[in-house]
Parts: sequence; structure tokens; C-alpha cells
Amino acid sequence: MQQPWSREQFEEMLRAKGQLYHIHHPFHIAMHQGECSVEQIQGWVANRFYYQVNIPIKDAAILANCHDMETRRLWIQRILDHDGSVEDKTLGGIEAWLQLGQAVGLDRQDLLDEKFVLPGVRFAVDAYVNFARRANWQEAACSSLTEMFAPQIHQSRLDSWPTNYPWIETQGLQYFQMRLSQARRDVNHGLQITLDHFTTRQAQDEALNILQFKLDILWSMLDAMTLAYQQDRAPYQGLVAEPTYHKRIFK
Ligand SMILES: O=C(O)c1cc(C(=O)O)c2c(n1)C(=O)C(=O)c1cc(C(=O)O)[nH]c1-2
Repeated sequence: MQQPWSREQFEEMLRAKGQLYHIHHPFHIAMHQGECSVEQIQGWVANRFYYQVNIPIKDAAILANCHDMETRRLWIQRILDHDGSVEDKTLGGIEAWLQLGQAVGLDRQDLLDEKFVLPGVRFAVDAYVNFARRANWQEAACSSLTEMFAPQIHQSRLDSWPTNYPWIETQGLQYFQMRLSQARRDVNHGLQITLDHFTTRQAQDEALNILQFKLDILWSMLDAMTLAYQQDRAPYQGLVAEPTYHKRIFK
């Protein structure tokens, strides 16, 4: 039987997965370099909204599977981050993303109706939610660890968008600003859970595979957007005037 990695080595291996983060996806690189058209930015914002609305659903599934009160007390904050707190009247991530949508010229109701969500993006995001429903809470926590790499991607948008896309109202970028500190806090917690739980070599390999699964989800979302918005190959392109895709099926 192989020896487990030390806690430090294991963390290093998890962090090394950053080399496959979607910051390196050609669509994301083009977006960062200011090469995206208005339609491409709008397509990305509209599709990513589906990820945003599903994050609190995913986190609620993790809570539902979690028997540890201390973990639930911390994890519940993630839902409030995205939904907003009624008590503190804080701006939630979903509302902030709707404001981003407005800033790039999208209709709020179109976003809420998930009008532009591509089937490939839907399948990828649904896979994440369904994993959180089926996995135990430690495995689900591990799958959130792509957030280790997220502050860099949010910061890169804050740094480059105002120059590259001056037509986007800067007020719309508030989502990225909010996530900088929220993501770091989430990572501290998610990493503690992962390092504590996956302690045999076999379990550590499993954790690395779970993180790869999540990287694959993020990458696949951008692949679907590449086909649709960069290569003019959205599903059913050319077969009908206005392609329509299936709506959310609540099953
Ligand atoms: O903009 C991004 O590239 C990006 C990536 C990720 C990620 O790595 O999963 C998240 C977010 N943003 C994000 O804003 C967010 O709230 C979030 C929550 C989670 C998660 O898995 O629980 N990932 C991410």
C-alpha cells in the first residue's frame, strides 16, 4: 500500500491542479485580452448566470448531507453570500450578477428565464449540483476547491475589463470584487475539511480526482460557449431561425 502524502504535500498537489483551471481556456484568454465581442461577453454572462443560481442550491445540498453542526454553521454563509442576507440587507451574488448582466446590456428577465443557457453548460452545471446531492459532504467540500484559483481570475477581470471593455459600466463589476474575500474564506474552510478527511493515499487520489471533475465542469462550460459564440456552432445552428433549447427540468 502506498504511503499517504503529508498534509503539506497533499495541499501542494491540490494547488498544482490550478494549471488546468479555466483561466487557461482559450475563451477565457480571449476575454481577458479584450478580444471578445459584445455578443461573446453577453453569451458568457448569460450562461455563467446558470452557474451562479445553482451554487446556493449546491451548497444547500451539502448542508442537507452534513451531520456536523460546526461545519453547517460555517457552510451556511455561502448560501447567504449568493442569496443575500435579509437581516443585514447585503447584496447577494445572484443580484450582483444580474447587475453585471444589466451592465453588459442583457435583459434581467432573460437571465432569470435562462433564455440563453446552452445545453452543454446546463449539463455541466447540473453535474456539479447532482454530485453535491449524492456525495458525502467532505467530497462535496473538496469539489468546491477550484475556488483556490478563483481570486486570481476575479482580480484579472477587475484589472483588465475597464480598459478592454469600456462599454461595460464599472458598477457591474461589483460581483468580482465581492468574491475576492468570500472565495478566500471559503477556501480556508474547504481546504481544512479536505485535508482532515482524505488521509490515506487512496483517499487523497480520490480527492484529486474530484477536483479534476470540477475542473472538467468549468472547462466544459467554456467549450460549449466557444462552439456557440466563437465558432458560430450553437446547437441546431442553421436548422431553425431561432434555436430553442430545453428548459430546466426540476427532477
Ligand atoms: O468566475 C469564476 O471563474 C469562478 C469560478 C468558480 C470556481 O472555481 O468554481 C467560482 C466562482 N467564480 C464564483 O464566483 C463562486 O461563487 C463560486 C463558488 C464555487 C463553488 O464551487 O462553491 N465556485 C465558484
